[in-house]
Amino acid sequence: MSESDDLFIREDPIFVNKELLEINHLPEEGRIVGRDEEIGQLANAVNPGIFGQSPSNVLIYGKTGTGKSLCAKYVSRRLVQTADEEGVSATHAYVDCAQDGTETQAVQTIASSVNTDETDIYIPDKGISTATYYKRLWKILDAEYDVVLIILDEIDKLEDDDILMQLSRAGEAGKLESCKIGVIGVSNKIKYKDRMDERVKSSLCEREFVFPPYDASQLNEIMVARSDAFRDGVLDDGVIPRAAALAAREHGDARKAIDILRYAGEIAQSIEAETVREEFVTQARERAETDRFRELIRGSTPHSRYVLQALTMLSINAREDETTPDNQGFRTTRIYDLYEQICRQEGTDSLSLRRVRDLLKEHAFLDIVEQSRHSGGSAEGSYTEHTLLEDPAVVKDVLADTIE
Ligand SMILES: Nc1ncnc2c1ncn2[C@@H]1O[C@H](COP(=O)(O)OP(=O)(O)OP(=O)(O)O)[C@@H](O)[C@H]1O
Repeated sequence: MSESDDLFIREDPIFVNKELLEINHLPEEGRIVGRDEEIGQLANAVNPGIFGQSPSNVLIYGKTGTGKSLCAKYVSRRLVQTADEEGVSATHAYVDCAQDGTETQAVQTIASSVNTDETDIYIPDKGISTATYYKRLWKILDAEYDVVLIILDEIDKLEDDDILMQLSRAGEAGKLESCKIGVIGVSNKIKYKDRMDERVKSSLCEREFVFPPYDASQLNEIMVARSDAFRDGVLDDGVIPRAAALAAREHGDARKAIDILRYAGEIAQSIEAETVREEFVTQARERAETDRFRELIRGSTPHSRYVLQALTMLSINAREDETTPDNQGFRTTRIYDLYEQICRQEGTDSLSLRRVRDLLKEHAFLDIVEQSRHSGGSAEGSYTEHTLLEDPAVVKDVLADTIE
């Protein structure tokens, strides 16, 4: 190749503004579809903030990809703008508790996000005690702001409730002199609240909202609103409706829908197709599903994966058997037998039945598995069945990658 030949492609033939399909992209209002009511309710809950008064603490629930983080961030940003117009100094901080799950990490993230050059307060990455981080955080807030909104995303991933206690009671406990705090907790675990300390619950859950899943037409609209990510004429007509139909079937997840659209574009790119064709959508969906599941079990222990592998093998065998239903559930003891075999193959000691039961409970908490209680009549007593909620083929692939 001579120097004058192009080594690089100068123009992307498929995407013009791929950023619109990236996960962390925060769309402007015109591109937020079907959430007017939720945005209105959320705004109403934090409304006192624009007058410098305490915003209500809010907990938002809903399945994954239903726009919870998006709406929480959007309303917080708008509150800060409106407060500013009213002469009130407001700010917001965002904590991804999946990443900053310890009390220290979370308070450090909040403090460094609200800190300004004006304060002379230094927030190191590490090296000071949690109590010192708090002291510095309160100082910054009182010096700089009238109001702060703190979004705790994936709040169920926090190691404990300590930070919730601190934040929800900072005013009452006299930690803060003038600044008012509002906490917006976000979770896709509807059962999360049951685990919360009673005192925290009463102050943190002043208002609760549940975001419903999107239907196919809303998903369609969400994707159409971002179709300018692609070059004109590159996206075949059937692509968005097909991606919307698939994502709607799997609990109306907008993230999945957008991922499918992006992957379909990437498939077109990789095979140098001129347009994104409807047939790419199925493959894109598999990739989106695999990615999401890999993310879900990232960080899980080997035994937790062996247990899942046992249930997956049982589910795959059942699916091959025409006489059993696709969503066949299995008893703990049956899963345990197979789990023990897997441990032997892996050359490791198996855990007790009780521990395996706990691991299955954890999978149920992550919505990977569904548990149901059955009464086996007087001879058998009652027992639990576990059903795999994910596509067993996807789970098998991901586990094959993660179990060496
Ligand atoms: N109503 C909507 N209009 C436009 N885009 C949306 C809408 N809802 C969600 N999205 C997009 O879908 C993706 C996922 O949304 P978001 O992160 O808000 O979901 P979530 O409910 O917080 O999910 P999780 O519980 O998994 O964190 C984001 O890229 C977001 O921009």
